[in-house]
Amino acid sequence: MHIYCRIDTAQAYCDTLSQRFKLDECPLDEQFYLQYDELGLALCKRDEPKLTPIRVDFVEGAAAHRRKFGGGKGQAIAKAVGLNKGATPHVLDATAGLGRDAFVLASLGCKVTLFERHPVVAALLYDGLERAYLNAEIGPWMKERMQLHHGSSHVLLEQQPLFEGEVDVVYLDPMFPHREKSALVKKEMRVFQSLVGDDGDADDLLTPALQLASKRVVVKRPDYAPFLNERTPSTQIKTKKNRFDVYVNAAMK
Ligand SMILES: C[S@@+](CC[C@H](N)C(=O)[O-])C[C@H]1O[C@@H](n2cnc3c(N)ncnc32)[C@H](O)[C@@H]1O
Repeated sequence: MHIYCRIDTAQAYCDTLSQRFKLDECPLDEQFYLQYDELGLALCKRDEPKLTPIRVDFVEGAAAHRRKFGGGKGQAIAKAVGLNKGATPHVLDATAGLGRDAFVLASLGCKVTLFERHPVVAALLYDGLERAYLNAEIGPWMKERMQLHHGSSHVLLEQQPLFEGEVDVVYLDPMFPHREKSALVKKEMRVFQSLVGDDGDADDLLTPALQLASKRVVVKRPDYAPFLNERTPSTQIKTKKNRFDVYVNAAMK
């Protein structure tokens, strides 16, 4: 997939992104294309010109709003990883996507290691992180707490040397087919899903995740989805449309 670079001085950076994530070798629906402009890297669709380009922005917009007003450690995701117990665990987000959940956890103090296998998603996330690292307000703690590795968690979860220190929590949020009529599903979500597909191999992540996590594995699911790998969790935290299935290995300290 080609990056259309709209800023002359950024051509070298775009070439680096292409090489790093092997974007030219990424066979995709030709309706998709990548664009680099003054707001960063964005995924666009030729047949949906009105679609807001999909990009990762941790500095402004929805992510910044949630960081400031989202409810802090009272949020369901924070409770699910055990933040309400006073801990700030090292979380391995093995299905990082656009990094939204990881950013919530990092902004609440967790060190978060992110794994993402899709080359285009990983490139969008990398670019969003690089821009955030430069921001005076959030850059210093983001550099310390959020690190991305591009690759499949089916392989990376076995590669201990990648992590500094112990992994307390493995977080999984694989794509699951939407049940609602497509018109009701948020447009951006629908486009993202058509890019990534359904993560039909996600069941196989649970066992290595449980072997790695010293404290717990948290699986985010739509409320209608079955348990991952048909395994009943130790406990559940429910929100309006989702639930967090929590598999406890040991108590949080
Ligand atoms: C639903 S999205 C995750 C959204 C994310 N929680 C967020 O807040 O932005 C699922 C992502 O997991 C990635 N993924 C699925 N299986 C994976 C695996 N085995 N290794 C690495 N990434 C994986 C997909 O490519 C997709 O980008």
